[in-house]
Amino acid sequence: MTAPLFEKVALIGIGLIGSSIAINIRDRGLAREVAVATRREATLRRAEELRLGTSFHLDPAEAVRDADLVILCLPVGSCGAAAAAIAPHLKPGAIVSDVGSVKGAVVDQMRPHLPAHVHFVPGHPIAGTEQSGPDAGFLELFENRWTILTPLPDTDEAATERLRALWLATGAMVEVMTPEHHDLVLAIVSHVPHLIAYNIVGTAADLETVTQSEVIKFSASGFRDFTRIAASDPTMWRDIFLTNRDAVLEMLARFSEDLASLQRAIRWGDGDALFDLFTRTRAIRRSIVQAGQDTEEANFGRLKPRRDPWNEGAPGE
Ligand SMILES: NC(=O)C1=CN([C@@H]2O[C@H](COP(=O)(O)OP(=O)(O)OC[C@H]3O[C@@H](n4cnc5c(N)ncnc54)[C@H](O)[C@@H]3O)[C@@H](O)[C@H]2O)C=CC1
Ligand SMILES: O=C(O)C(=O)Cc1ccc(O)cc1
Repeated sequence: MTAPLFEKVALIGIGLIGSSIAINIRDRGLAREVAVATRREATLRRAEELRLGTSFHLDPAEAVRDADLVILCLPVGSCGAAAAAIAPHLKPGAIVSDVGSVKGAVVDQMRPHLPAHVHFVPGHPIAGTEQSGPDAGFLELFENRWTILTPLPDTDEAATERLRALWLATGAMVEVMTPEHHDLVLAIVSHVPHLIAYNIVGTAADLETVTQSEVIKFSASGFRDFTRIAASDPTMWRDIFLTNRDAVLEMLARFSEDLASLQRAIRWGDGDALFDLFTRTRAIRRSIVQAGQDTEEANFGRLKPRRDPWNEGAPGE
């Protein structure tokens, strides 16, 4: 148990990320009080049943009163309105943060509302699942995962360090960068991959020559992985694509070019081009596993070394 880092934390929104933060604060003793605010009565009651806070509010303005740290755990598109609602009630010196998957738009939407006497340190835990709601949270979600903080040039460094300490206490690793750089990086490693998953599952569902039940029955594990990702929250992902528009379009343009060259390689039977790309991508996967960023795979590898029959010589060779 760590000494409390904050007296009072307010969590606005208590879905997967909000509830995982709440469980970390409660189980690791990171704050004395946690005020939970959400707009729906039923969600609030569920959060109370799950003991995710010490006080529960339908009005976010009430929750942030006297809080040293306020974290918006809302879909990106709702952060501006929430900032406007809480702004007049924030304690001088409070740290205001968020967990949104896009940072430039969150800064643009929230900053105009926030008073000069608070410290704004936007954040993004690169950790999640396809689940949502207050029941989805769990203690280990942030362990060995990166959280990115995007303080503004005029943000007080001490505030960034206090927030870094909270994320480190959840088991996360923390890196600081600009909102613009964050949005470019996340466009390629998270946003475009989700779009590809939504697209391929949609394409499979719309085929006339392959039935829905065949898609379900014969889906190989690669396609199943896509369906898991394509089950992610529609509101959250709609907001991500609408607010990280430029970076996503830029990465999609590059992706489409590369896809066209793969199409060409298949059409012209250019096996070397395919083999070279697949060799490079396999090395990337291996370096992710080696860095311990995919613990499931790392554990699997330790327990049961993978055989690759195509690369093993014939017996006796
Ligand atoms: N789900 C994931 O894997 C990850 C999500 N994020 C980001 O975290 C944020 C929250 O995501 P989750 O916790 O997954 O979402 P969630 O859907 O599980 O929870 C969202 C919460 O916000 C509330 N809410 C929704 N719309 C609202 C509105 N207009 N006004 C007030 N409250 C509203 C909901 O009642 C719920 O309490 C999003 O910005 C998302 O981009 C960041 C990392 C991972
Ligand atoms: O479930 C998955 O595979 C994810 O990729 C989770 C995720 C979703 C959104 C984020 O901003 C960060 C992580």
